[in-house]
Amino acid sequence: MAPDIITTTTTTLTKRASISSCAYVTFLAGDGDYVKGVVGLAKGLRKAKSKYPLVVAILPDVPEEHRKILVDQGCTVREIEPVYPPQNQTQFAMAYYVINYSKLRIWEFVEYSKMIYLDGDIQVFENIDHLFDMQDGYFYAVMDCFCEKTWSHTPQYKIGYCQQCPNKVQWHQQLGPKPPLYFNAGMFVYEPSLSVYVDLLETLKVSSPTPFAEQDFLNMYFREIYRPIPPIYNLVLAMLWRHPDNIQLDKVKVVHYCAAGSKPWRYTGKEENMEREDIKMVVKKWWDIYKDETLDYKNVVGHDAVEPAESDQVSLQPFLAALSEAGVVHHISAPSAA
Ligand SMILES: O=c1ccn([C@@H]2O[C@H](COP(=O)(O)OP(=O)(O)O[C@H]3O[C@H](CO)[C@H](O)[C@H](O)[C@H]3O)[C@@H](O)[C@H]2O)c(=O)[nH]1
Ligand SMILES: O[C@H]1[C@H](O)[C@@H](O)[C@H](O)[C@@H](O)[C@H]1O
Ligand SMILES: [Mn+2]
Repeated sequence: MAPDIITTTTTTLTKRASISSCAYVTFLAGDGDYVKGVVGLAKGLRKAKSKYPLVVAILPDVPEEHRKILVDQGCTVREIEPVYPPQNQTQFAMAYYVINYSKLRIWEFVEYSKMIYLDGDIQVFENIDHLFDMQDGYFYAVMDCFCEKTWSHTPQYKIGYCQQCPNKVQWHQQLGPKPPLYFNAGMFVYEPSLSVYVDLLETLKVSSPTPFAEQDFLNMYFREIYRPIPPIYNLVLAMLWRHPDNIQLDKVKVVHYCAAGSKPWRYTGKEENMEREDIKMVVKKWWDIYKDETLDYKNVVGHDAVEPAESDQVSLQPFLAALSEAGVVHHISAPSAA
């Protein structure tokens, strides 16, 4: 009898410990309007009944007023120091993205054992807490698309090759070996670690900045342990017109408003593709959450509505099985490579 009681207690404690050591994390820089994105995200996670907190890693230039808005929305605000790529080389990175190297600081958040990073221009429409249950030792993210003009500097774009439909235009062997799978770094599942953190920063010192800044860097650094997850976990909006056959919009849980002109808080509908009905619909869905006062932290504190609805408790099994069948995830149940 006694050993059973001990076992039960230990299991309960272990479960609780693992719940409290997971969190979502986003990044905020400057005094501009990205704070709206983060507020929207905090409310979206609440609407999806996520069990885990949202940590906001902020640069020192985020004004006091914006920090307060985030705290009032229930966010855990953590100031981080900026990270700059090696001096004199910054001209090789797109100026707009240089600031994103600072995202590497989130590996320092070791009070959490596992985190899901989400850009501030992302919205979570359905519960994705189950992603924390994926096997440790890997870096999980959604494969990017190479078809937009932002990719025009690359050989992929020049020959019309995209990993989303690798058979449409075959990779040209004259260009060298086929590039490894490349993820969009607006969303990823990772494990904070001080040794990885130190190594990331050391490696950065001897790396050249590249156009997609930390996104290229993370792709290079984690290429051996990268495992793709389905596009429903980070819908890069250009997929809707570049690869419509790969997307079932009604299944999408996470939308990334990264296409030019698609940030909901700046949306005018005038830029290319922005007049599409599906775009108007996802922009409206973002606004519906942002404006919904019932989702403000002050209006939900005290209500213990943190358990995900049963319908949200999606089993990973079907999609892991499908992926494995498609040959995308081979190592999901293999021992950790780390
Ligand atoms: O002035 C800014 C600019 C950016 N951000 C933060 O940085 C994130 C990344 O910027 P964008 O979302 O505008 O960038 P994209 O989605 O177009 O870029 C993609 O490529 C980038 C390359 O640096 C990053 O990897 C980014 O995470 C990835 O989604 C934002 O979401 C936001 O969280 C700010 O807070 N303030
Ligand atoms: O980081 C970039 C950025 O988000 C672009 O807007 C998008 O076209 C790319 O696919 C992505 O890699
Ligand atoms: Mn983004």
